[in-house]
Amino acid sequence: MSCRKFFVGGNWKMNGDKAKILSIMELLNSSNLSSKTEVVVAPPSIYVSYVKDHIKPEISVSLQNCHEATSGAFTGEISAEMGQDVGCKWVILGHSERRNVFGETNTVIGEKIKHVLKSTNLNIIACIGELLDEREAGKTLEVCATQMKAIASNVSDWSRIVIAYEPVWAIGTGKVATPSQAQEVHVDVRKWLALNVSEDVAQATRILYGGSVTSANCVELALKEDVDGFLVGGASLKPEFIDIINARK
Ligand SMILES: O=C(COP(=O)(O)O)NO
Repeated sequence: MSCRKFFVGGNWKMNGDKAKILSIMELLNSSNLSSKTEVVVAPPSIYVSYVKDHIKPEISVSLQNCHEATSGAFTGEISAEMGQDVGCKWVILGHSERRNVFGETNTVIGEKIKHVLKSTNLNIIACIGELLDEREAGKTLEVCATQMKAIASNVSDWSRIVIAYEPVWAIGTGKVATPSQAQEVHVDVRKWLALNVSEDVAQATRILYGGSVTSANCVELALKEDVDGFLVGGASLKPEFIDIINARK
């Protein structure tokens, strides 16, 4: 198995309230989590300080998104600097819901990546993934390569980047990619990194799988050499998140 540290992120999206979030934090705080796994949780931004104040320090807190500016007349937005100010260590950028629901382009995502790396100490979970019709048209690798190019052209420090491959057709659908499907794309993303950045970056960069990961499918997925962890949505607010964190004990 690779020397890359296993990584499990919980993307809580726009879900939860203080009571529900407290209950999952109490479970995480009281559970025996594998020391071989790096754990990050991404609450709704309004709860970031609450989570930071109640979660055990071994678990890092992430923003789910940020604006590409430090400050300004952007009503409703938050900056990466604000996340860092309240103790975040990570930010998710380019999630498919930001792309497909809110219209974020590869260009905007690239600008956000450049800004976060230049102006903060936050690490980035950078998301890629194809739509169902793109997969059915055999364009998965083409789409992911285009997204990777927009990410890579703005990265000044690869040690602060984790890539999350999240096929859109698997997100929230219960239709998880097979381990072979995930491994195939992860291998191609790693090859893309080797060709376009460097072999060292390709070997060091963690590539997560996201899309209907559960306690029932995580162990088989985690057995794949190039699956370095998960970015989990729905299951990350349930007790089974503990099993997913411990998928590669
Ligand atoms: O969007 C996801 C995955 O969501 P699900 O696990 O609910 O498919 N991660 O960022």
